[in-house]
Amino acid sequence: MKILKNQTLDQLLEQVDRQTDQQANQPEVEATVSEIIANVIKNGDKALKEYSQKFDKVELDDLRVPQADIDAAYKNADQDLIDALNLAKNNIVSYHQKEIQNGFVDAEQKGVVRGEKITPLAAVGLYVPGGTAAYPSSILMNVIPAKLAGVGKIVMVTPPQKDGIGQAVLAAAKIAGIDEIYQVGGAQAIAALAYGTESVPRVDKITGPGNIFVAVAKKQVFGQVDIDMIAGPSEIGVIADDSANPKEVAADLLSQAEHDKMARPMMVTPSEKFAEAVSDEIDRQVQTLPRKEIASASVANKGFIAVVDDLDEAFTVMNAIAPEHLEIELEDAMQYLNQIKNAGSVFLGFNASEPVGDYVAGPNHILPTGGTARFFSPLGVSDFVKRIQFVTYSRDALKNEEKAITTLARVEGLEAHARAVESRFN
Ligand SMILES: NC(=O)c1ccc[n+]([C@@H]2O[C@H](COP(=O)([O-])OP(=O)(O)OC[C@H]3O[C@@H](n4cnc5c(N)ncnc54)[C@H](O)[C@@H]3O)[C@@H](O)[C@H]2O)c1
Ligand SMILES: N[C@H](CO)Cc1c[nH]c[nH+]1
Ligand SMILES: [Zn+2]
Repeated sequence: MKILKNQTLDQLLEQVDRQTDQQANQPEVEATVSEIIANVIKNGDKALKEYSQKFDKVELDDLRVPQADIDAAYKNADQDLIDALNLAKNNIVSYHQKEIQNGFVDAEQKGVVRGEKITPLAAVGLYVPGGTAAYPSSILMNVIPAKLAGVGKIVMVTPPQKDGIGQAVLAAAKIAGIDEIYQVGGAQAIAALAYGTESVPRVDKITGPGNIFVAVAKKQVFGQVDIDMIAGPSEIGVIADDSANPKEVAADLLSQAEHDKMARPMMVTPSEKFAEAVSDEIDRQVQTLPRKEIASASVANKGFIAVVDDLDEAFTVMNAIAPEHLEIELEDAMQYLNQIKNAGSVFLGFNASEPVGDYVAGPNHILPTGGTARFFSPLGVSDFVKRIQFVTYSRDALKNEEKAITTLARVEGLEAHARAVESRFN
């Protein structure tokens, strides 16, 4: 993997920023996606089926996966898979239960009650990627927080496969408790969820990760529906020094590189020797991977190791990049938690290998990418609820505040506002 030495912070950030721009704003992708969305709005299921044929090479009669197929997949699945999914489910549930919000009611001022009511969304659409790999784990990550939030209707979409949706995906859907699944992927799936078609119901919010077409489509339908975040091609940033093991760090970097040709494996280290050892390990290990074509492309396109002066500079660089995953491969890693300002999910210490979080730890693996961890958070229970505010006033309490209200209303030139309150007393 490419090693960048003697770069100023600005040079390093310029390179990463440029990459971010390319990823997020590719004009051709934007144009393709808006054409797909317009076609789905106009032609509904017919457009979905045509795109499935074009992009996924699958001819479909029905978009909905029959319940019998979901039940059969669960029944016939390997026991090890069921056990692994159940272990992951339990850990994801126990983590996300702690995120549940209860709202509040206050009665601090005499005659006034104020509050906030946490209300689950009525219908959400969950995108489960399935282009170059099947992601049963992403089903659990998507569905569990939605269920804990109390969402009424959960619809899942995932790209069609030549031999039908994979058994592991359907078994995970069964374990997660979802039974409305549509086999449609990419931008067309996002359009279907946002606008509805004859088969696919319109929802209030779309969540879940996907490739660049999915990410751009979510951006384009935002406003018609809500979205969780831009969760695009995977990223891993590592801060490491000589105390880490180059073989393990290289393996962790490749774990994310194998997701996508556009995935970003990135490392910052104060040690040139360590940088070279990791780079050599990556070149060696990548050749042994079944998905070596994808992983090598990711390393070549987006990967880099930056050698910096010290650990403080390493944190400055990583905070500016705001990676989806951040591994701290340093002794006593917990002590650095306060230095981390921007990252989706942080893995502290030599044993917290990123795939622990992808599968079983419990925190969500649907995370912001492309620098958006500066302002987006991981998917969680709060994504599936909205807040409704309420107030009630006694007549005396209203009288007490009448003057303030009418003064502000008249300063804003809004006479009807003032008179609405005065009408209670005249
Ligand atoms: N950030 C996260 O939390 C997170 C989690 C899991 C996975 N991921 C990412 O999700 C992504 C999954 O990507 P994927 O491709 O495997 O599956 P995907 O389901 O996201 O995309 C597949 C779909 O892309 C569409 N498509 C493919 N080529 C197209 C083209 N030329 N024009 C228009 N549409 C086209 C097709 O409709 C296809 O069904 C990866 O980038 C992975 O890194 C991210
Ligand atoms: N690392 C991915 C998020 O970027 C999530 C995932 C699913 N399966 C394996 N990994
Ligand atoms: Zn992963």
